[in-house]
Amino acid sequence: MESSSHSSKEEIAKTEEEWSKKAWEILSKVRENSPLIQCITNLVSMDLVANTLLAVGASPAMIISSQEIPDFTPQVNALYVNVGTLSSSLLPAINSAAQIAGKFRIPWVFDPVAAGSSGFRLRACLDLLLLKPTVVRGNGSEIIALSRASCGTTKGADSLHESKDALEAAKSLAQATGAVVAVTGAVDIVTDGKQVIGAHNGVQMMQKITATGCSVTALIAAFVAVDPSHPFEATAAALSVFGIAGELGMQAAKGPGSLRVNLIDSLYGLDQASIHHHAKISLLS
Ligand SMILES: Nc1ncnc2c1ncn2[C@@H]1O[C@H](COP(=O)(O)OP(=O)(O)OP(=O)(O)O)[C@@H](O)[C@H]1O
Ligand SMILES: Cc1ncsc1CCO
Ligand SMILES: [Mg+2]
Repeated sequence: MESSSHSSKEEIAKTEEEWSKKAWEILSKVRENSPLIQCITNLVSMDLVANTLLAVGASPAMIISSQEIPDFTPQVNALYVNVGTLSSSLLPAINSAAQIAGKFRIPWVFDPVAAGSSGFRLRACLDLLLLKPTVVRGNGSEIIALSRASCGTTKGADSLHESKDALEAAKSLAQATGAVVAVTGAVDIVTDGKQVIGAHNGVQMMQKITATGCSVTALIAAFVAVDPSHPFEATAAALSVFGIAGELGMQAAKGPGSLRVNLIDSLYGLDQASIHHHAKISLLS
């Protein structure tokens, strides 16, 4: 067991106003610094992930071959790993990139897509957790599957509501791994194992676009890249910013197709006033 890199003694934003300032600060830093984000993501999500990063001013690089990783990964500002279309040929590249990130103290962010769907995938995810991701972001089912497998929590899940179960699972997972853990859904939850933040932005229609989850995890990587000492705050800020872009994008959307386009446009054009007006982030405990 290990505590997260975030110290509980550090002052973190408390009011919604402080949070919206923080979110704007980090987004501005991404736009100014254009962090290089290596993305080893699934085949479905590559386009939306790269366009999400470009829309906020980050620089995406889909470099996924084992032959290139030893040269390339040490130069990146953050690594993003996603196991959505995992294969036995991709897994060594993922492991090698995560190991290099650890060695060079480069933040890395992990999206355990469908973690519990096969033994192969679950074992790969558990092995990756041992390489100490800075942040893990999944939906409720994924975080519950990982937490059960890595922390041995068997809590009679069927009798619990999923969001509550996912919160406890996220806390256990954060405590066991030292990662900041985020669970997305109607409310996005972020925890370092002690404190919990809720980000209440977003629209339900985002679930109807494939890879919005993958893309918000990439956005977390960009935010952590420019604020690596505060992964807890950076994660909450990224989730809120993506949710706000969804809300603004929805205003003129006719369905998932136009929302997908509008979401990218909204991320690109997001200004301080919109963040201030729409951000709904609060410390839950
Ligand atoms: N009911 C909802 N209301 C508002 N926002 C939502 C809702 N459900 C999901 N979202 C938002 O949609 C985005 C994707 O979250 P989701 O939990 O659907 O990810 P996911 O299941 O990993 O998706 P995928 O695997 O398709 O990438 C997040 O920004 C989240 O906040
Ligand atoms: C549909 C799908 N299948 C594997 S990954 C992916 C994208 C959403 O995670
Ligand atoms: Mg997902």
